[in-house]
Amino acid sequence: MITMKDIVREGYPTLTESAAPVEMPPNKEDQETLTDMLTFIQNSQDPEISEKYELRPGVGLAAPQLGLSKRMMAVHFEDLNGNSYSDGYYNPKIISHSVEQTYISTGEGCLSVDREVPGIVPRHMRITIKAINLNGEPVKLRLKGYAAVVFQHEIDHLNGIMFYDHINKNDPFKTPDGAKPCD
Ligand SMILES: O=CN(O)CCNC(=O)c1cccc(Cl)c1Cl
Ligand code: NI
Repeated sequence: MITMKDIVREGYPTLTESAAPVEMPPNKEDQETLTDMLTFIQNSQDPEISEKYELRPGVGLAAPQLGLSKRMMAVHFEDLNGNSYSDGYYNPKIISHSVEQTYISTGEGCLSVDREVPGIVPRHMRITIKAINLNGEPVKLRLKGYAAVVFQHEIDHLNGIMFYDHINKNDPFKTPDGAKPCD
């Protein structure tokens, strides 16, 4: 079972390097890891389990946060329109995105960052992603708003990018022209 001790923090090399594609079809070990990642996120949102194991809540997790430089991520959340997402993904790739941007009005957080980093994180409003899901099926996802933001946060981890890398250094709360909050 993954707990907070398994999550690497700022300064750990996998958080700032580009992760390697996962060999397809996935081997047993990678399948177990991705399944454990999804379970961790679900556990982190469960009042009893998260309290018992002192888990910080999250809506996604990327393998580099476990010190594994592999292009694997998992998400578990419901967006503000009631669409729920709960799956693991191998080798996700953003194949197109909108010019229009969005952001979460309260900013973003990260289990690999043990501090608050205030500021607006501009993201693409819409993205289209191709990936292989936990069951080994090729999927194409068209995401908008909050769901698009979460997936971009995770895919950034696979490219060694942290959410705060997107925050405007001169004016952290500057909203990008024309961008609307997704929450
Ligand atoms: O990489 C994943 N994490 O670090 C898990 C903890 N962060 C979150 O759940 C989180 C919080 C706010 C906004 C976004 Cl977009 C995300 Cl993803
Ligand atoms: Ni993160």
